[in-house]
Amino acid sequence: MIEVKEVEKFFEDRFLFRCENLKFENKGLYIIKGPNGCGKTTFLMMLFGKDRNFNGIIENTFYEKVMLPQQPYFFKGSVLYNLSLSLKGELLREAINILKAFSIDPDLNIHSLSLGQKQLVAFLRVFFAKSDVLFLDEPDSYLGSAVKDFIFDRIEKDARNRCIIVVTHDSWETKHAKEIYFENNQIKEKGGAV
Ligand SMILES: Nc1ncnc2c1ncn2[C@@H]1O[C@H](COP(=O)(O)OP(=O)(O)OP(=O)(O)O)[C@@H](O)[C@H]1O
Repeated sequence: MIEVKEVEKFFEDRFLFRCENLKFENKGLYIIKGPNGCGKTTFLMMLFGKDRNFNGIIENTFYEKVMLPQQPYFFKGSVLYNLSLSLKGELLREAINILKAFSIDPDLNIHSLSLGQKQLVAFLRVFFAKSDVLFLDEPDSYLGSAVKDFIFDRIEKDARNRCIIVVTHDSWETKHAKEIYFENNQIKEKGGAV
C-alpha cells in the first residue's frame, strides 16, 4: 500500500503540485492523467521512492517495486538477450510468444526495432517481472492501436492481483481503474474527496 499525506513538491522556488491525501491499495489499477509538464513523472518517481525531495509523507509498504521509465534502457544485443536478462522459463516463453504474435522476431537486434516495437519489449520485460507494485510511465506513447488494446487489457486483468500505477496521455476509459488527475496544481482522485 502507498499512502500520500499532505505532500507538496517544489523545484527550488517553483511550486509544482500538492496532494492532500491519496491511497494506493495492494491490488488495483490507478491511472494518472494530466497535461504536459504538470508533474506526472515527478509524482510517479516520488511514489516509487526515487524522488524523496518533497514536503509531507509518502508511506510505501510494497516490498517488490518495478518501474517502466519513459525511456527504457536496452543492452546491445538481440531482443531475446534483453528479455532473458529479466525473465526466465515460462514467463520468457510467454513474452516471446506475444512478440511473435505481433510479428517481432526475438532474434533481431534490439536497436533495429521501431520505437513502438521497442516499447512493447520494454513493457513485457517489466510486466512479467515479479513485483507487488508496477509503475508504468507512458507505456503506450508509441504503440499502434492493436498493441495498445492488448497491453491495456493485460494491465486491467493483472491489476486484480497487484497494484499497477500508470501515467498516460491516452484517453483510456475503464471502469476497472481509479483515475488520478492534476487540476490547478492539485492532485485529485476522480470521485474521491481529496
Ligand atoms: N529535476 C528537475 N529540476 C527542475 N525542474 C524539473 C525537474 N524535473 C522536472 N522538472 C519540471 O517539472 C515539471 C514537471 O515535469 P514532469 O516530467 O514530472 O511532468 P509530466 O507531467 O510527466 O510531463 P509530460 O506529460 O510531458 O511527460 C516540468 O515543467 C519539468 O520541466
